[in-house]
Amino acid sequence: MDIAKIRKAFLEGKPVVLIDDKREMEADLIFPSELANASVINTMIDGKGMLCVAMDEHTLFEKGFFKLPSRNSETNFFVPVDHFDAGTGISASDRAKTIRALAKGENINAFRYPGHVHLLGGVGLNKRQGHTELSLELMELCGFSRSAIIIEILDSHGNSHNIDFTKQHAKKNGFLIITRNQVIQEYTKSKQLVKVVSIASLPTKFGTFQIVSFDNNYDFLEHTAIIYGDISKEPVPVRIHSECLTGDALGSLRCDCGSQLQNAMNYIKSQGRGIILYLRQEGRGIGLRNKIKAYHLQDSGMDTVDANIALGFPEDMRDYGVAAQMLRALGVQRIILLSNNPDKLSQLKHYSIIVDETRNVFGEVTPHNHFYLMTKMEKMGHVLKEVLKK
Ligand SMILES: Nc1nc2c(ncn2[C@@H]2O[C@H](COP(=O)(O)OP(=O)(O)OP(=O)(O)O)[C@@H](O)[C@H]2O)c(=O)[nH]1
Ligand SMILES: [Mg+2]
Ligand SMILES: [Mg+2]
Ligand SMILES: [Zn+2]
Repeated sequence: MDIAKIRKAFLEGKPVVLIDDKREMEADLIFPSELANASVINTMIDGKGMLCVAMDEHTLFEKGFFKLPSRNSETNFFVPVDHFDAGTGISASDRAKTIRALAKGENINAFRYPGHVHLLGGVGLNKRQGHTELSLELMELCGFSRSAIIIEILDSHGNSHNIDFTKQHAKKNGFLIITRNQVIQEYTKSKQLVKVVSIASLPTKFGTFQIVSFDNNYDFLEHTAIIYGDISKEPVPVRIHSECLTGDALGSLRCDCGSQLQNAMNYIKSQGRGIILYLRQEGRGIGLRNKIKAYHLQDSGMDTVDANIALGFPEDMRDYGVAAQMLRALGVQRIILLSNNPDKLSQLKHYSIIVDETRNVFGEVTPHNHFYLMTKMEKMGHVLKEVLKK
């Protein structure tokens, strides 16, 4: 995502299209509130959605605006307003006047309500990844104040989920297109939300490691790391290991996780240094309860990818942004990745972790996990040929 290009587009009066292709399957036009003018507002209302201004929830409260009662915690609407100087409030120039006043930080006494500019309170991209929160981070990344004009793009039938239409709309108008993941990646690279909070000695049968706990304001989960030897010299051998209670703790033979974790610890010991990031990503991110549901489907022959999809999940829900944050909190930027999973490698690159090399770390192949591993190789591209050819 080219921040400079987006900033230039905004300064030239052009909104950008932000596609949320993970949560809502909707796209919004986004523009900085502080640059609002009649022609931009007129362009944006072409999107046909509802023109709103996103600001941080705490800022709206500080300025005296109040929340509207909402049944679900989804869209965080505050009272819609018009600036007292903004005529009838509905024209593009009236709404631009209201929006600039909001961006300037005027408090609720300068506005009448209900008005024509809908207010949305952002709760932080680490807590909610909606257009509201994404647009506020985009403003900050581009050097504008944290207030954004956002409006959904609807097609000629009024459908807001027509991503192809939004791409044509962008092309026809010369708007840049960015995605939710791109904003999250830039946000992850620019803000450090994970920090080391304590380290303790952990003698294990593979040698004595240091176990680390973190203050994690990135996804608030209790991920941990174990460190062996001196990790100040880079690149550092690193295993990013997703939690698998059945494999790691209960000796399950249905997968290769438990033996893979032990082999990784042994390998790191043999190298004299390294890190294992233990991520609370049970079930490739779907959780233990759903993994056991998936196992139940797999008991009647379904493979591990189809089982996830049959339960309504993607084949792999894991995001390794928090791994990049943890490595940066440990002062590590360049690593040797111990994994057979190409998705870990490609995601880490997006989060600016430099992977000098990838080394396989295999688990034990058993009659119980052979089909599972074959599926990961054939359907998810995992590099397992070496252990599966026998
Ligand atoms: N949904 C689902 N998850 C599984 C299944 N078997 C194991 N898992 C999960 O798969 C993940 C394996 O984690 P890792 O070993 O770190 O990652 P990987 O994708 O195997 O890639 P490697 O780095 O090569 O090991 C854990 O979250 C396990 O809970 C299964 O049948 N279904
Ligand atoms: Mg939205
Ligand atoms: Mg594995
Ligand atoms: Zn497992």
